Amino acid sequence: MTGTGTILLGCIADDFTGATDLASMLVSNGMRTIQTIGIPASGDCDDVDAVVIALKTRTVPAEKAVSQSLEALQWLQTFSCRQYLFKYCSTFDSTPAGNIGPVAEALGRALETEFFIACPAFPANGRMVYQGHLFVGNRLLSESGMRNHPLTPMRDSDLVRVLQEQIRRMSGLIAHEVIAQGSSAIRHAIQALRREGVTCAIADAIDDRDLLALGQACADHRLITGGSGIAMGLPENFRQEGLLKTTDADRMPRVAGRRVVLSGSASLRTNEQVVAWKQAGGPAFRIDPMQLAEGRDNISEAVGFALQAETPVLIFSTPDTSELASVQESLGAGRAGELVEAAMAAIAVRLRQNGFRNFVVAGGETSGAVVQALDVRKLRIGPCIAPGVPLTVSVGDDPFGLVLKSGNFGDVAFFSQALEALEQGHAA
Ligand SMILES: Nc1ncnc2c1ncn2[C@@H]1O[C@H](COP(=O)(O)OP(=O)(O)OP(=O)(O)O)[C@@H](O)[C@H]1O
Ligand SMILES: O=C(O)[C@@H](O)C(=O)CO
Repeated sequence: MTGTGTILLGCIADDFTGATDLASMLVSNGMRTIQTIGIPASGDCDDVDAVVIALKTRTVPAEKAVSQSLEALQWLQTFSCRQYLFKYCSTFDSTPAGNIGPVAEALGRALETEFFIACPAFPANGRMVYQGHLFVGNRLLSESGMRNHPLTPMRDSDLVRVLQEQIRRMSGLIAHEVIAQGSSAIRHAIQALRREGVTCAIADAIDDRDLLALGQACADHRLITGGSGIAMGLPENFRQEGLLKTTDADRMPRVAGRRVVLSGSASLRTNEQVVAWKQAGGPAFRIDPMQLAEGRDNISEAVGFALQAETPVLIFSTPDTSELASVQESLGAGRAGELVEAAMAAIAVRLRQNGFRNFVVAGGETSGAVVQALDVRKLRIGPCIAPGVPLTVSVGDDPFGLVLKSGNFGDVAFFSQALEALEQGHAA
């Protein structure tokens, strides 16, 4: 297949809201960006500077993650991208089997590049890398909530060691003393590492200045890997070459129609957002997986609740920690998750049939389920509402306004901020 249009930066993300996070970073820095849900069937990418392909490869077996990522790369290569980026989580979510290392290595091989950096830092959301160790806020990764993640428990904060366990190449470190000296020092350090046989290096970054210096230093790298933060400095490289001319990359139409918040996220931060919404008197309906399992029609009840309300409502399943443990013990984590995801997807479809066109969705898996049910294939990315969470509009004849939030992103008042942004067609 040969694509039409040109793409400067071709990106592959290992999960859904992670892709939106990256796309938002690119748009905020002046690149017109489309996010696709999976590998697109069509080959047109006109009026776009960057494409982010959202895969769901974070926790699938490593061989599957590698083959899907290579397929995504092949699609992007039809547009002869200048540079490629592999986006993973800012908390480096992975197991010793992968998938960050194996996918990055496979992409590197396919692109015939001998070296890549790995940098998950995203200081705006409290993810910093120092001496190769990842911090979440003021805690080491291994002492953060990620320690007990059900699928990818992160119990070692030393990313050089974590990465080395996943790859065949030799991993190294570009330490903060070098990063702080700027891009030319970083380039020299990379050359020195390469002479020692190091083929991929964790890069320290504790603030945006570090990320900008890294971006500049990696202008000629075929492949870059990291969280969305690592993309911060890349648009400027294209601008310097005269390849980026747009000044309104985040221009976005407003979508008319009713609004709703759907929260199937089980994250701590989403919990706080649900509490804040209710404390502020926002109308809320709770979806209960135990009731769903007993066959109660929570779906019609939630839809009825939303239809009768005069203002946007929150429909949530977000449990507190003890509720989650007890539901998962009764139903199993997989079944509980499936029930809730299917319910949220069905509610979105029923609301669409009743004039709802704007959806705020909390949770990566939940967002995937809702977007799939609404048959959304591509998103145009607009202005940023909170770090990592942009306003988006689906591409197609019957567009939806969508805000897709990773569990731990956004401040406590996020739901009202997102609804307001959908109403205005731009972020406050
Ligand atoms: N009350 C509940 N009981 C059990 N499982 C639930 C409940 N509410 C939601 N879930 C499930 O928990 C999972 C939450 O994952 P999801 O990715 O949507 O959000 P998240 O936990 O915030 O993660 P992320 O940080 O990736 O966004 C989903 O599978 C969802 O269906
Ligand atoms: O990098 C992050 O933290 C997010 O974009 C993400 O990937 C959450 O799943």
